[in-house]
Order: sequence, then C-alpha cells, then structure tokens
Amino acid sequence: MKSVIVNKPEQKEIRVDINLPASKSLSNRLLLIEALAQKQKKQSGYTFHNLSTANDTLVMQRLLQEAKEGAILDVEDAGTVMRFMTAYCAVNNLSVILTGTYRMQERPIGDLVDALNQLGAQIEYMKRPGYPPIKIRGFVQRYPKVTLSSGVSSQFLSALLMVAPTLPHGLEIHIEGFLRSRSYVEMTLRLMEYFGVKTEWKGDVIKVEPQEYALRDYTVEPDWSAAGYWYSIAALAPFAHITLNGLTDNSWQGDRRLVELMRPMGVYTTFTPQGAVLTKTDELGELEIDFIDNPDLAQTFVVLAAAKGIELEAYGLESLRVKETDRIRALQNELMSLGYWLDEKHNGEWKLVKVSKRNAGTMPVFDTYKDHRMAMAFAPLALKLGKVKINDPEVVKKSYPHFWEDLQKAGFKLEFTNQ
Ligand SMILES: O=C(O)C1=C[C@@H](OP(=O)(O)O)[C@@H](O)[C@H](O)C1
Ligand SMILES: C=C(OP(=O)(O)O)C(=O)O
Repeated sequence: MKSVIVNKPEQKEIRVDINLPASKSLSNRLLLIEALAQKQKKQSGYTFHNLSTANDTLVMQRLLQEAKEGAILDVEDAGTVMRFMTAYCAVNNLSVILTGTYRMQERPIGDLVDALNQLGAQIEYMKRPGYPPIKIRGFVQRYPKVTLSSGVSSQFLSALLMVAPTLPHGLEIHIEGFLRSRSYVEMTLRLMEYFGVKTEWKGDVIKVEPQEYALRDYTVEPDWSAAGYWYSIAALAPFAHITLNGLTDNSWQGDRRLVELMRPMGVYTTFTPQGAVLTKTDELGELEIDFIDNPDLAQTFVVLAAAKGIELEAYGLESLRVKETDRIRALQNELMSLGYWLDEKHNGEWKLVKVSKRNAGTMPVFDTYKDHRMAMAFAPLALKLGKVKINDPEVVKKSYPHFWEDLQKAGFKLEFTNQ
C-alpha cells in the first residue's frame, strides 16, 4: 500500500500563498448545462475559465463525450457525475448503462430513478434495486409534475433542476421530506439563472418552465471545501498567514460558511483583492455545529476538534454514511489513535468524546477508505503530532489533485513510501 509520511514544517509560522483547486461542484454543473444548452441550439462565443482539473470533473467531461455513442459509462467514484448523468441520459433518450466503483454501487440513487421514471423515463436496476448500475433507455415526458424525496442527497434535485428547462413541458418538482445539503441546490439555481433560466421556488415546490439556456463566459470559483484544509492548518499552526488566492467573500458555495465556523477554532479571515487571508485569533473550548448544509466540512471539523481538544457537538451528519465511504465509521476508527470516539446520541446529535490517552510514542497511521476527505482532514495533524502517516495518498485526486504539492509549498516535508 502506498502512503505518505507528513512531517511538520521546521518554521513556526506557516506563510504561504495557495492556488486552491477550482470547485468541482460548480465545474460539473457548468459542463452539464453546457451539454444541455448545446442540444437545445448551437451556442458559441463563450469561454469557461478555471474549470476544475479534479478527477470528478475529468470523468464528467469524458462521460459527456462517451454518452454520444451510447455505451457503458463508468462514473468511477463521482457522486455528482452519477446523479447528473442519470438525469441527462434519461431525458435525452440516450441508451446507456451507468456504473461505477464498488462503493458507487452502494451509494443510493433510487429517489432520482423513481422521479425520472414517474416523468416517463425507462430506467432499470441491473443488480440491486435502488443502486447503480442502472440501464437507461427511452423517454417521453408523460407529466409536467414530479415528486422527489430529497432526504438522501441534494444531487437528485440538482440533476432534475438542470434538465428541467429542456423538457417539452418544463417541470414542477414537489420536494418531499427533508431537504439535505440545501446550499448545493441554491448553487444549481444560481448557475441556471446565470445562463438565462428562470425558476420559481415556493415552499416545497420548484417550477421551471421550458426555456433555452444561453451560454456566456464564466469563471469557476476556487473550491471552498478544499479551503477547509488550510483553515485546519492555520488553526493548528503556532503562527499563520495563509493566502488562498482568488477566494472571495461573495461565493455561490455553501462551504463559504467556513469563515464563521472557523473563527471559534482560532482562524480569522480577511478578504483582500488577492484572496482570503487566514490568520490566528482566540479560540473557544466548545462548539456546536449543524452540518446539514455543509456535509463536506464535517470531517475537517471533527478531526480538528479532536486535535485541539475542543468539545464538539455536531448535527446533520446522517448523509456521511452514503458518501465515498461510511464517513462516520471511518472517523470513529481513525480517531481512536487520538483517543477520541464520535458518539451517536438519540436525537440526531453527535458528540466527540475523549475515551483514552493517545499513545505518544508512536507515529499515528491513518487509513483513508478511498475517501479524499479522510486524507486531507488528517494530514494537517502533523502540525500537532510532529509526523503522521496517511495511507493511499492518491485519493486526493478526486477533488484536490495538487494537495500534496501545496503542503510541500507550505513547508511540510513529505516522504512517499510503498509500505
Ligand atoms: O451537488 C454537489 O455538487 C454536491 C452535493 C453534496 O452531496 P449531497 O447532496 O449528497 O449531500 C456534497 O456532499 C457533494 O460533495 C457535492
Ligand atoms: C461527497 C462528495 O462527492 P460526491 O458525492 O460528488 O461523490 C465529496 O466530494 O465529499
């Protein structure tokens, strides 16, 4: 197994300028909207700048090409690609099979398939009902209305919304139950609006009339979820002056909430024309955070709180069970070497509890469970523990391919090994 040993920088102050990866969420929406718009009418004279080079976005680009031929499309481990391509292929009458990694075949898609089949698609499960792989063929829009359960993933709603204006009758989506990760739905609607599509959201109903997308120039923002790892580094370093180039206060990403959430963790954000500058400030001893809109920040905070000995009460972690890995289980396993346990209470609350002393004599080794966020959430702990070993470091390519290079730029010493 490949791994990397991360040694803390020699200097006390972390002073660095970082070019974060571009947002994969914005990039994948952009690519989907582009493909939908091009199907409506030929579009030209626009340029997309700063598209993500993360694997999830490379997969999205590849599959949009491959879908034209009709084929077996492998989404690998990209959730947005699985969900967005399902809606895209279904409503465009593309006969394809959509599949992915072993883990992707454990990530639910039933609520989206139900909604699309209600509308007039023909989607079948090839193995287990409710999960990929799925076979898609044939579409005639039977109804202009659809009911969608959105308690598992907001990606289902985002997928339906983006295809909605291209449908002959448009779409009225009735959201059933609890809406998780709402900030990502808002991101979808803002991008649709930017490209000329009007939507109306009242209570639990979103209405989209048939409309044409109009493509124009767009620059993808740096990724706020990736910024979280630099906030952790700032929080754990004795002194920090970290500039995250191009990151602005006015963002379409819900994870911009880091600015407020990280303040009690001891990180102060100033926005300058160059980007967001992270410096140190006083920290609090206890924190309560609801991650319902920001599930991708959960690992960052849980690991950081354990490293700092901050008492954390967390809510909204349920969807972590169906991400790249069961992130709750993965956190529980890996936090044990720090002497912590993430304890589930009965009312949707999670508490980080200290259960034992850390064995100070050994270098902690962290497994990453094919989950990029496990690797990036644990790597900053080198600042506290001197050195840590992270297994399977290549996982970061899903969202932040140059993460390890950026750590080196900040002064961390890395040793890549094959054991
Ligand atoms: O729409 C998106 O781009 C995303 C939505 C979220 O997923 P869920 O809606 O499944 O929570 C998030 O965790 C994922 O990384 C990206
Ligand atoms: C959950 C994530 O991605 P996805 O659902 O798109 O695979 C993530 O990036 O943390």
